[in-house]
Formats: sequence, structure tokens, C-alpha cells
Amino acid sequence: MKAYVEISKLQKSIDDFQLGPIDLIIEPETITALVGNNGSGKSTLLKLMVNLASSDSGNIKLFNTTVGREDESWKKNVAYLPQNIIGMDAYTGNTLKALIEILYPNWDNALFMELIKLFDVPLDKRFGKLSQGVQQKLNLALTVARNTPLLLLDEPTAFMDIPSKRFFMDILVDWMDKGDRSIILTSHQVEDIKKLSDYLFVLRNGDMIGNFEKENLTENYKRYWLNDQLPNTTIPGEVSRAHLQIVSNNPEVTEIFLQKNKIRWIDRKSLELEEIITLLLTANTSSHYR
Ligand SMILES: Nc1ncnc2c1ncn2[C@@H]1O[C@H](COP(=O)(O)OP(=O)(O)OP(=O)(O)O)[C@@H](O)[C@H]1O
Repeated sequence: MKAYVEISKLQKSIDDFQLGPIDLIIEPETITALVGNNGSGKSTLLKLMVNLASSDSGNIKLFNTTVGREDESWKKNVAYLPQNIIGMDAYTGNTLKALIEILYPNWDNALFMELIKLFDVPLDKRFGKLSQGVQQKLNLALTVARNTPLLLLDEPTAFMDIPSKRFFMDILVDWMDKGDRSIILTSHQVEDIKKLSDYLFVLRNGDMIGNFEKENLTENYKRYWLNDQLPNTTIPGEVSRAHLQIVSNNPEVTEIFLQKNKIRWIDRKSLELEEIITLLLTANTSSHYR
């Protein structure tokens, strides 16, 4: 099956911020979390993908059509949930639904009503009168019910209460089960990333650190507690060290080195995803992934 998204050599600068160059392929039936520190360019990347911002160079193709050209056929295949939406305050949920559903031929009204019921959203109240969390739930229902093959969600759970976050994850899992769909979401919630994502696309201050398979990350990052001192030089696989402790992202080469140099370890444990993301976003590790 053809990739849903093909991004190549994409660059965008805003004042002194520089995003990219970015290369990214999104295959069907995958969930990718855009992960990065604040201001690393996650929202900007989503905006570029739906032509709400224009790139300086590079190329974005959605469903084999280049974004930003005359042919906008990709639009019917993409539903985008922005972080902030303006201009909706005066309208009720009922009006917003009526405005949006006519634009999307695959609009799933049953799904929309199911989400509204689940999230307990009043459709007869003006958007501006709803709490931030309820606004987010209504927006999410208005986005997911478009029933497009590609969903782009910018911090979809940022204001949600704990039970709603759980419902939301179940909804997305069910939505994916219908097949031929993909999701790209930005999130600072490690639970969302852990439960939902197949891939983590990591950005750090506008730089692409890499697109990692989640399973690979959690399998490959290991911490060793050592019996013996390490040499002063960086050892194979090493991404960080503290006194008699080392973290490796390549346990195989690290262990070969330790054995060869007769450095014994007492214990070895996999890292939690949260710690791996922290290392990717803070430690001096970028050279390992380029
Ligand atoms: N409309 C704008 N005007 C000026 N600067 C902007 C605008 N949009 C984004 N930027 C700048 O672009 C950079 C990336 O911002 P962006 O919102 O994409 O980051 P982010 O990774 O989504 O951040 P966060 O995690 O805080 O939501 C920031 O330095 C920001 O100040």
C-alpha cells in the first residue's frame, strides 16, 4: 500500500526558529506521536502538512498529491484538529456539526453522536460558553467523525479529565480497527504515547532527531549497574553515564565491549519510555541517530 504522507527535505524558518530539514514517511495503519520539547516545531509541522503554513523548501505529499499546489484532492482524506481554534465561539455544537458534515462525504453521524454521548457534550450551547475540556471534546468529535483515512491531532487530550483521556484512547483504537487509517498526534502525555503510538517522531528545537519504532526504543535502551570503573572514553552504545552506571541504546555492542574489557555488571534494566524520551530531548545524544 502507498504511503499516506511523504515529506522530504522540508524546511521552514519563523524568525530565529528553524524547522528541519525533515524527512518522514507515514504508512497506512500506523499511529505516530510527534514528540518534542516546547517550541520544537510539532504544531508547525502539522500546519505545514495541511497547508496552513507554507514551507521555505522541500516537499509534502499527502495521498500522492503535493500539498500547496492547485490539486487539493488530499483535503478530503485528512481531518486536522488544531491546538487552538478561533471563530467558533458564537456557534452551537449543532450548528458546527451541520457546517462540517456537508464538507466530508464520509461523515459518520453515528460515531459523532456516540462521542458526544460518551463525552457528555451539550450540543445546544454556544462553543464559547463551554469549558476548555468540553470544547476539546466537541472538537475531537467534529474531527474524528469526518472519517478520513488520516487524522492529525494537535495535543488532543491536553485539557481532558482522566476518565475522558481513557475513553479517548479506546475511541482511537476502535477507529484504527476499521482499517486503512493512520493517525499523527502531538502529545506531552507519556500515557497517550505509550498506549497509542507505533512510532515516535522526535523533534528537538526544530531538529529531527529521528523516527523510532516504539518497540525498538523500549527494547534497546538499557541501564547497567557496574562493578568496575569504566574507561574515560565513550564506550560503544553509550548515551549517558553516572558513577558506576551506564545507559546504552545498543546493548549488544555495549555488552561485547564490557565482556571484552572484563568490566562486570551487577544488574541490567530496560528504561521506561518517559526516561528514553527525556534522554532523546535533553542528553547530548543526537549524533547517535543521524
Ligand atoms: N504564528 C507564529 N508567529 C511567530 N512564531 C511562531 C508562530 N508559530 C510558531 N512560531 C514559533 O515556531 C516555533 C515552533 O512552535 P510550535 O508551536 O510549532 O512548537 P511546538 O513543538 O508545537 O510547541 P509546544 O509543545 O509548546 O506546543 C516556536 O519558536 C514558536 O515561537
